[in-house]
Amino acid sequence: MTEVLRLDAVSKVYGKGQGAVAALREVSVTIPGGSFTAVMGPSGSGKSTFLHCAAGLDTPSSGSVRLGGTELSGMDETRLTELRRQRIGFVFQAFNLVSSLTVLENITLPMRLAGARVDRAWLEEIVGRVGLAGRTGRRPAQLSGGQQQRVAIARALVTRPQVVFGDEPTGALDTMTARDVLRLLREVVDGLGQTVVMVTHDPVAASYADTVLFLADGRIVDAMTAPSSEEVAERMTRLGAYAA
Ligand SMILES: Nc1ncnc2c1ncn2[C@@H]1O[C@H](COP(=O)(O)OP(=O)(O)OP(=O)(O)O)[C@@H](O)[C@H]1O
Repeated sequence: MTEVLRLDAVSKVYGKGQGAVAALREVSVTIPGGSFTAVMGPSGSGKSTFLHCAAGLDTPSSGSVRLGGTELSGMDETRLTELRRQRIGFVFQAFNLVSSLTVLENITLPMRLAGARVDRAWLEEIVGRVGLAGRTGRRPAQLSGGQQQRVAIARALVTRPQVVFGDEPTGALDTMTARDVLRLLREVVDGLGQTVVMVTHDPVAASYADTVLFLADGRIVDAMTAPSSEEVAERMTRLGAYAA
């Protein structure tokens, strides 16, 4: 399998001197194309920092991040913005849709921002896949939370990115709706060959992934393949994630 994302000895230190916080400590990991990876760990273990560094939203203090063979370190903000627009998709907890735009306009927004032409056949395929055919003229407020997240997933896919990053994508959804969204992400990986990397607190959400990476104190301390939610919860308990 081809590698799509690679981190080599990535460290991130916030602040300076006595107040400095090492959020990531020499993290190295390779994410293969067409895989679904969940990132878990106790609060403050570095999950958001990992996601931000891997997605070019933040710059590591040291180490290397490669996306599809392109080295991100050393890129200026303009090039990073361009790279994020063209090669990365994002799905957030809070959906982050534009309320004044229709479903279709929200989905195609990344293409318009990039000044790129929308591939009609691809658009139809993703709208169908996320189950929004017939609802593309609505505005976000006319949709349920689960449907809004489906719009966000379609928007993340429209540019055919190399990686879709999810930051607690099911965090704002009820249990049943969250399952539907997780099944959709799984289908995006299995049916479209997309690569998905998702930060989550939820062991059930993590169990939809092929691999779970466990972070503790800025380091990857374990990885689990074909995880069950029970195994993930047990590992998280041993990391002290649920301590009062
Ligand atoms: N901008 C910042 N300035 C200073 N310290 C920061 C900053 N962002 C994060 N940190 C610190 O870095 C460490 C890792 O934070 P991070 O947000 O990556 O953890 P997390 O695992 O995502 O946490 P949570 O599950 O609570 O969201 C924490 O100690 C945090 O306080």
